[in-house]
Amino acid sequence: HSNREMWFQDLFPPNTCPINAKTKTFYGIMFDAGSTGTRIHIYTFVQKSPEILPELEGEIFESVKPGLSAYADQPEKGAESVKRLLDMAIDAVPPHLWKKTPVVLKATAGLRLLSEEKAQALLSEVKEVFEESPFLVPEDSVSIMDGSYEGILAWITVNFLTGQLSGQNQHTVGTLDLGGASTQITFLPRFEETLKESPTDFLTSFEMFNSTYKLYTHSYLGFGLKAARLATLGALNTEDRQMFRSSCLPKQLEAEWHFGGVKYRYGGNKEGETGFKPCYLEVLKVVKGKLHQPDEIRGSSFYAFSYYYDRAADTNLIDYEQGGVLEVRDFERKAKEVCDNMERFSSASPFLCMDLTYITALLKEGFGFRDNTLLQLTKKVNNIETSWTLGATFHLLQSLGITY
Ligand SMILES: Nc1ccn([C@@H]2O[C@H](COP(=O)(O)OP(=O)(O)O)[C@@H](O)[C@H]2O)c(=O)n1
Ligand SMILES: [Ca+2]
Repeated sequence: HSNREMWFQDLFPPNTCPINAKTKTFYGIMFDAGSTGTRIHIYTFVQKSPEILPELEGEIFESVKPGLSAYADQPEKGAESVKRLLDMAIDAVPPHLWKKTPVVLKATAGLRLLSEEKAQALLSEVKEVFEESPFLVPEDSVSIMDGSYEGILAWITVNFLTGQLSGQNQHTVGTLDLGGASTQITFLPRFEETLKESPTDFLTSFEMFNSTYKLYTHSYLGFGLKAARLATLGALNTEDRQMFRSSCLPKQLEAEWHFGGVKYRYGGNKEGETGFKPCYLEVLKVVKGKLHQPDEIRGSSFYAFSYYYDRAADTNLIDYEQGGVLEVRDFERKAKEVCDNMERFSSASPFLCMDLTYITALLKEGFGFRDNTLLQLTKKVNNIETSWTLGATFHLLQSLGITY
């Protein structure tokens, strides 16, 4: 909003400008290198006076596909996709603030699954792109993020945007993130039991906005939606490149799929069974007994985003723009409808039945949610993406002493 400032400055000499006299605008650039895409978030903050915390004014968001991990064997090309997004920031941030604007990229599950060597090659190419840009490049600006931070930072974002981290009555909400390669669950335990019964590495203390939060969080690597497809097909962690078949796919289907730089062949059960029942049994093998089930979440409601949101919107369970509130059983109802009528949904993704069935099994048998657990599906709050990137930007500005 530099235009607005200038508009005032034309009318008033610099020191008498009535509203913007002490107003300081600054920016933070955060890249989300996810397993299915790379995204840039350019946040604008306004500090109205030195005594009060700056306000988040807006966000510019753009994304590209595929994600960095698809360039495992061409790291320069991967870095190029980052550069194209970074060029947007050159236009968005006023030149006199470039040097003060930090730029950071954090990669998630896609890079966690690559070999150390391939991941490092990608990260160092990206680092070079950053170094060549006019922005502030902090130490450790390009890295793979720890899974526990991914959950915590998304929780911070959602609870900040919904106003739960300020004021007296804090009723924080738990968050569910379903990515391509990993999935996160995060909440603030209210019961002593939860603290006692959880594995210690599921509990993390985190300081933000002068408060300490002891959160329950875990990132399950390999339990993202796309990784779960491979696990269901039996194609995960095997060198075998046969045709993988599933009762969750349309009978006559035979196709190819690229994920994490690997090509897979998959198809339907030509002669065998298809539909919700056999599909659920297949998917159950992937989740049953694999996740920790904290008792206290069974009845509470959660914010859910990423693939929970996308698949709910794809099947008209929610409005794509508005989001909405669902019960866990709504996903099951929709999974049955799609899986038992695959021909009717054949114009959609061939994986729609498998995806909805996986989401159902993950929620019910994985985390142990009840059928009537409420899920608030949200993509944006006040026009800001519900992504871990905002929490990460707060943390970054805090560590650089810029603010927060
Ligand atoms: N800013 C963002 C980033 C991802 N997503 C969603 O996150 C899912 C993909 O997850 P991802 O590519 O970040 O994968 P992970 O690396 O998190 O496993 C898709 O459903 C995207 O639509 C989103 O809704 N908004
Ligand atoms: Ca993600």
